[in-house]
Amino acid sequence: MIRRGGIGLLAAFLILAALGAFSDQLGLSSFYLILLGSICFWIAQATSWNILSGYSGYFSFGQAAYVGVGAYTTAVLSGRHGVDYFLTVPLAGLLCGLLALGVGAVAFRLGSLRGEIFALLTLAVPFILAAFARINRSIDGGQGTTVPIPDVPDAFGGLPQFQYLLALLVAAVAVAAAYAVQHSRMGSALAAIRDAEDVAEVMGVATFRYKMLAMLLSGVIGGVAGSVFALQIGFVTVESVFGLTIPLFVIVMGVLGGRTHWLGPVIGAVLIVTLQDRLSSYGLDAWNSIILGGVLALLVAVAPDGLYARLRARPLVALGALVVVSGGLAVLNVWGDILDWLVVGMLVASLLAIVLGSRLVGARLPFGRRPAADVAAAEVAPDQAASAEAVLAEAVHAEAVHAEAVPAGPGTGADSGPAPAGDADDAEEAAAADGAGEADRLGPVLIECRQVARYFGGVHALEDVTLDIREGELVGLVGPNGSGKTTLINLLSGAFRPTRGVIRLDGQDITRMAPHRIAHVGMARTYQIPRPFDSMTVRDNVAMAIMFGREPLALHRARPIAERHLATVALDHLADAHPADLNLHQRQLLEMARAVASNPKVLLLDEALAGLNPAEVDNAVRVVRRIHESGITIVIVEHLLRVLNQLATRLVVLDRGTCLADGEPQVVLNDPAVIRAYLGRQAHV
Ligand SMILES: Nc1ncnc2c1ncn2[C@@H]1O[C@H](COP(=O)(O)OP(=O)(O)OP(=O)(O)O)[C@@H](O)[C@H]1O
Repeated sequence: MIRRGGIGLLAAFLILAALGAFSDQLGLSSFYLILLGSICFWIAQATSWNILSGYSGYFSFGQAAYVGVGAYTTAVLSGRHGVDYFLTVPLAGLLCGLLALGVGAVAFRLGSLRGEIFALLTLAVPFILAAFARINRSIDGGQGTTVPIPDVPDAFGGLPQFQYLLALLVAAVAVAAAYAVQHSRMGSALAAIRDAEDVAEVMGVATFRYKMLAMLLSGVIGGVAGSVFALQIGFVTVESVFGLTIPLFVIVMGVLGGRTHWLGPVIGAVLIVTLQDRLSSYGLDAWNSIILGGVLALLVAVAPDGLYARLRARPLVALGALVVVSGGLAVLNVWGDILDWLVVGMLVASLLAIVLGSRLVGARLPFGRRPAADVAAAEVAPDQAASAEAVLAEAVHAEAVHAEAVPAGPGTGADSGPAPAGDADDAEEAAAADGAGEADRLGPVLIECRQVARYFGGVHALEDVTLDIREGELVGLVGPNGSGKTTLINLLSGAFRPTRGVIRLDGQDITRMAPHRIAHVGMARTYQIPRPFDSMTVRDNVAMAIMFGREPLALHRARPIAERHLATVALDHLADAHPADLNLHQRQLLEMARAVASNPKVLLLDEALAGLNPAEVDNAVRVVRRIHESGITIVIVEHLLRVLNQLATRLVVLDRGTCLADGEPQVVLNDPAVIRAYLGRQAHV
């Protein structure tokens, strides 16, 4: 199925190609063809940058490396060795693709570099290559290299037409590639990487592979466009192709237009190149950077999400403004020429879209950003909850607290409110009765930990933990702060590797497996502080888990299933909302729905009840019970022992990285060693 965007892209390409092909008949001078060719070059470069940096969030300052290597491949091969120009174009793409893979391997495999470190690495690459070209006489030697004019087939008309049509073709292929990536599985993976890379990896996204693919695509497009650029400028110098202005321009274009959409860099390139041309034509070259920088600073300050989002929110207003302003100036014909009128029209349309569109873009978030108080609550809660005296006393004497907010038994609907006290009593009896037959219902061993240790420098977070978890269990993992619970969850999900020991999941050794492969074996997890993909809707957050889970589906097939998972946690009415619209409890539920959607054998819940009020705890516990009843084995880290006492089929207590107790909740909670671990140390401080 071809989408509307694809049809629009094809139509635009055909119209622009016709403009070049019939430029003589249309009276289009070489000036316009050169300007259009320049716009096409920048569209290709900005799109190349955006496929990596916009889509995946890996901000690169190294675009000049592709322009330089692409341009010099063509200049040296055709200018010094007489190689046919048309052969140098794919060679430039190939060389830049290999360069990109090399940089990617260093950044992602050797160092796992991110953020400013990745940006600095990419900045260093063109510097090194520029110096190499400057000192190497067979490349440049500081003299510059001439690009001979190729034999242009008659069908293309003159050289300006040929240069323009070639640049247009490269730009169209680049934009089509960006469009295809955005609407593919790879686009979803890159968006997840941008939002929360480690979460994406643990959820089943092969992050390294997708980042390398983005690097490769970015490099090939950048290199081919660099080769076309060499022909456009005719004489390649180190300064013209390896200069800092190239990365700065593509970043400005991407950020200005919008980094998360294929059309963003196109909008940015058209606006910046035409504006720059107009400033030059009025002799304002010296002011060029000041005016461009000022416009950029203004637009970025008021529309940080880029122009595309604003234009999309108010397309008719923007189009109307463009037509009225440009058309009005043309009719009045009191000043400038067609380019001036167009640039003024585009600027007015952009400003109007920003001012009017901001309300609509903001309105997408009806409840505002996640309240800071929620975050604070999530962070503070573990310490409060671990205040041992209170919680353990409650747990050991659980009978005395039945009346307080203990959830109803298995199968209660998620949309019902907190269970009445009487129901809670019944539920506990039912749970106790269930517990009796629990051992019979358990399946084979799913998780095996053998003498697992994990050290962080001198800190022994875990020491010789040996543990079996059987299919059908709901294991509560408890222990004082710093006892190693989260570290164990991180080791099981593959986020960390053990210093020593072996971990198996369903018989497979996962000790050194990549997290996304562990997810495919059947492990899913949630986080203590929820970590949704912020740029995606609630529905797509869950759909991602299905797309990259054990039985992967395409996005359009994953979405309806995602809605069913949302319904089981009573979040289906918020499917179109964004995570920022949800409160902490809803975000915790979203984490659970997302984890379950990957169809795991084992679900690891890291403090899924932290920071919730009693009614929310009840609801979350009901959801956990329902997930368990669906056949998923659960390991839950939780400080609320009275809740675990009734929810878990078994408790494992960690203390200072070792396994202190393991068994039925009531037995474990009455174990003197456990009581000492929680109360003793504090009591004797
Ligand atoms: N990435 C890390 N780097 C260094 N030390 C770490 C790291 N992760 C955990 N630790 C240390 O390992 C020990 C166990 O930490 P862990 O977070 O697993 O405990 P926890 O039982 O989950 O605690 P809490 O209940 O407070 O979440 C602590 O001393 C902690 O400081």
